[in-house]
Amino acid sequence: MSDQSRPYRTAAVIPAAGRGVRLGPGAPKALRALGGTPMLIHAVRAMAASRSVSLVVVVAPPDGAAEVKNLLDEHALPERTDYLVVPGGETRQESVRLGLDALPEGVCAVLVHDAARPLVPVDTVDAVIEAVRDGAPAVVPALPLADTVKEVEPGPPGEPEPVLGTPVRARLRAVQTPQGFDRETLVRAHKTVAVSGEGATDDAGMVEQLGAPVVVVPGHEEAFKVTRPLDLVLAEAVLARRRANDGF
Ligand SMILES: Nc1ccn([C@@H]2O[C@H](COP(=O)(O)OP(=O)(O)OP(=O)(O)O)[C@@H](O)[C@H]2O)c(=O)n1
Ligand SMILES: C[C@](O)(CO)[C@H](O)COP(=O)(O)O
Repeated sequence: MSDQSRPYRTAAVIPAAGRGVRLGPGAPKALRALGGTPMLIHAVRAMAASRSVSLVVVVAPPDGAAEVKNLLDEHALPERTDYLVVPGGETRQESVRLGLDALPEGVCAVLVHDAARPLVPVDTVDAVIEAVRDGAPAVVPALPLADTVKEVEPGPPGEPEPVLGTPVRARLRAVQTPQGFDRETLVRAHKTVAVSGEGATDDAGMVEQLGAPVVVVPGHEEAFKVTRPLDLVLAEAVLARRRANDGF
């Protein structure tokens, strides 16, 4: 239940409206089980674990908002945090915009966090929030790459692709979520940045196109995105290890 009169400072928007095509057939990805609990609930708990987050806006699959509301009611979530559910859109970018539209007045800082990154540790969430509070308009958690990266001329699937170049790996980072923003900057990016081709694959990229500064803080190995079936196997293993360490 949401109390609109409360002075929210930091809110988290969780885009959860994707199908999860790369994960294979089944329910929408955010609703699939991880350790017996929907992935989305893990992601919501990860945001609410930060004492700075007073509102979580879940952007549900377009036909699944009622189901998501029921899920949030069923699962034990921190009382100090309020929850809103809005239906999502055709693309991640559209879903995030719909989540931003639902934010009440008084929110100054916004996290955008993929439901598909259920295991991000609270220290990573807090590091992002702290950098936004220190004045950065956009903050991205990211990790150095383990693999060398090639730029290629994409060809038909299965065909060899010509290599165009090898970016200097030391300058590359693999970007995670939650990404943190000054609210006004993120809303402006979503209103004004024209996205073409493959679209914006992350929100910070849209802020970059505004010309506003974006900074990187250390990400975490456990903040990986559940994209393909093997990622779910890894997520189950990480969760089992956490539960064993916590003694339950
Ligand atoms: N129309 C969409 C598409 C994606 N997302 C969300 O954006 C996050 C990151 O997207 P991704 O991992 O690509 O999820 P899917 O789009 O579900 O995956 P796929 O491309 O395999 O279908 C996910 O939490 C997903 O639910 C969303 O809210 N609305
Ligand atoms: C936002 C993101 O998780 C940062 O790595 C990523 O870009 C989402 O990409 P996807 O194409 O929606 O999987």
